[in-house]
Amino acid sequence: MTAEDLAAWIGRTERVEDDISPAQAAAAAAMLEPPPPLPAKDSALPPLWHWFYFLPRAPQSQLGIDGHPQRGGFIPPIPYPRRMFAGARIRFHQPLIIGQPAWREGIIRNVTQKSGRSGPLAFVTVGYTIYQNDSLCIEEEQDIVYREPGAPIPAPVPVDLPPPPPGAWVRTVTPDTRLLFRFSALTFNAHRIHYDRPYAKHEEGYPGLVVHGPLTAVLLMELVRHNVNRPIIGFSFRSQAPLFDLAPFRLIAVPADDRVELTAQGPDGMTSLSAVAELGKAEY
Ligand SMILES: C/C(=C\C(=O)SCCNC(=O)CCNC(=O)[C@H](O)C(C)(C)COP(=O)(O)OP(=O)(O)OC[C@H]1O[C@@H](n2cnc3c(N)ncnc32)[C@H](O)[C@@H]1OP(=O)(O)O)C(=O)O
Repeated sequence: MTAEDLAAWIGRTERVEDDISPAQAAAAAAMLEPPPPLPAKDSALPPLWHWFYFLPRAPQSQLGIDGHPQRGGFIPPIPYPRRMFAGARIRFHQPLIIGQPAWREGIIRNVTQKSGRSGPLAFVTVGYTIYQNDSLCIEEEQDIVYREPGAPIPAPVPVDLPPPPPGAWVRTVTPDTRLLFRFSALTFNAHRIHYDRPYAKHEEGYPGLVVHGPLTAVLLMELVRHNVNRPIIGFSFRSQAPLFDLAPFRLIAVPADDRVELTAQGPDGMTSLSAVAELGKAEY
């Protein structure tokens, strides 16, 4: 498959409809610590919780070996086997309202091939727009990366972490299998690197189960929501190195004027994911 062949996918679209069901929001709330207030029907869906809706609907027979829907439909047939979520950029225009129907339009915006330290990489940029009652609620761009098998990744060696910056909000997360399972279930994501340890280790070369990038992003967003009483108008993140279920990791949030700088720090002290939450004006 040449770069020109893959470029033929640019512009391909999909549309998914969903009810923003209170039951799904309640299940999402149960996964989080400290538990947020139970989101009620007709209230605003918290930021990033749209990932718990518009779930993939590929029949079982159309799943690939890694558990994702086979490529070549909406997602281009990238030949590299290892899929990861690399990052996203999101604008929140107005909140989705729980208990009302909504729809999401997806479009393949770009397919690029790059050479990384880990070997050849292919990035697929997917644009999403989410509407409810004919109003634009959320715009999102996701970067999905595919890479060649490469060498096995060693387990990170835990170190004594340095103190966080003054004024930072900090939380330590223990990414156990129950948390990873619940996030996979909430997002109907059958990617085996998150729950099938023999597959993650022996087929994809990870030292343990991989923590979903969007899970880490949701946990960072919850840290912001817990400490800030302002609307979130934007969020972006980039996953720089995988986190595993082998050791706790740390979430660090550093507030500035209209933004909060966010980091997920691995047990080895390295930045695994960096993110920024943009804050709107306070509501009175
Ligand atoms: C859900 C779900 C799956 C998951 O959640 S998987 C878990 C979350 N994701 C991760 O853990 C990914 C962590 N990141 C990595 O492992 C590495 O960053 C990655 C993606 C393998 C790339 O590492 P490399 O060392 O090979 O790459 P370089 O740093 O040398 O960069 C080469 C070029 O690529 C660009 N690039 C690198 N990382 C990203 C990124 N995260 N987002 C966008 N672009 C990236 C970098 O800028 C270089 O580009 P140039 O134009 O400068 O060449 C699920 O499957 O649904």
